[in-house]
Amino acid sequence: MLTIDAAGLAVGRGRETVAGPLDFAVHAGEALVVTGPNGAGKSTLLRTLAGLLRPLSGRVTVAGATAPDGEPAQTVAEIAHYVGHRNAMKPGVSVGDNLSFWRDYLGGGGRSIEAALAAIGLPDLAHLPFSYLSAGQQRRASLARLLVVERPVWILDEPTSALDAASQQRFGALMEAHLADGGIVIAATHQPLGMAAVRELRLEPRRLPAADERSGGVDEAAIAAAEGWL
Ligand SMILES: Nc1ncnc2c1ncn2[C@@H]1O[C@H](COP(=O)(O)OP(=O)(O)OP(=O)(O)O)[C@@H](O)[C@H]1O
Repeated sequence: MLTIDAAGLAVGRGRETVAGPLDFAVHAGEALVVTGPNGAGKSTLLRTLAGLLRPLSGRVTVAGATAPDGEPAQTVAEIAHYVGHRNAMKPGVSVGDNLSFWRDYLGGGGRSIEAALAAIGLPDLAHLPFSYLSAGQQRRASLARLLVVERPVWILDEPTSALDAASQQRFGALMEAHLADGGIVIAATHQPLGMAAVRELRLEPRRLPAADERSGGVDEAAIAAAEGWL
């Protein structure tokens, strides 16, 4: 069975621990919702699970999944979609071409772009530049990449921010369908996600050292810039 297992997982930025150590497991068909106040480390945890940051200690293992190359998956990143705070779509490029990029980059295998946009409630918008869309439409277009490429693990940072009530409900139903298909959803959120059964992982804030107490050698601005577009 598809399982993600985190053991003694500490996550952070540079060498500063932001959250953890954490122990949790998520199985096929389960949703894990990560909650906690601003700055508690929800995004940092999701980025670590998605393979964009290294764990500071501990480990994340995955079992029961096949990577796109047909071999058993070794990392969550190989079998996951990550949708961060930012939409990761190019503003001057059409919605359809943005989604084509993601389909090709992630290996394809899902619904057509038109079908994905229809399922997310955005029919007939594929030709428009991404920047022409409203904030909620942009968020939904970005979420459509979950449907254009089939991946069993969805790692989502505030997926329903900017969505109206009907769109939240529609996306809740898409997440439920993904779970019913044996997928996993791991989402950070400050608001209910419209799913019936979710488990909660609550992160509590830690005190970060003041700037003058921090260890040198880590260019935080460069890290932030490099991570920025996702
Ligand atoms: N690129 C970065 N470089 C250094 N520190 C960072 C970086 N991004 C976040 N942090 C710090 O890491 C801590 C956790 O931030 P994170 O974004 O993970 O919190 P969060 O729980 O997702 O917050 P929110 O609810 O506001 O989205 C914060 O203290 C933040 O200042």
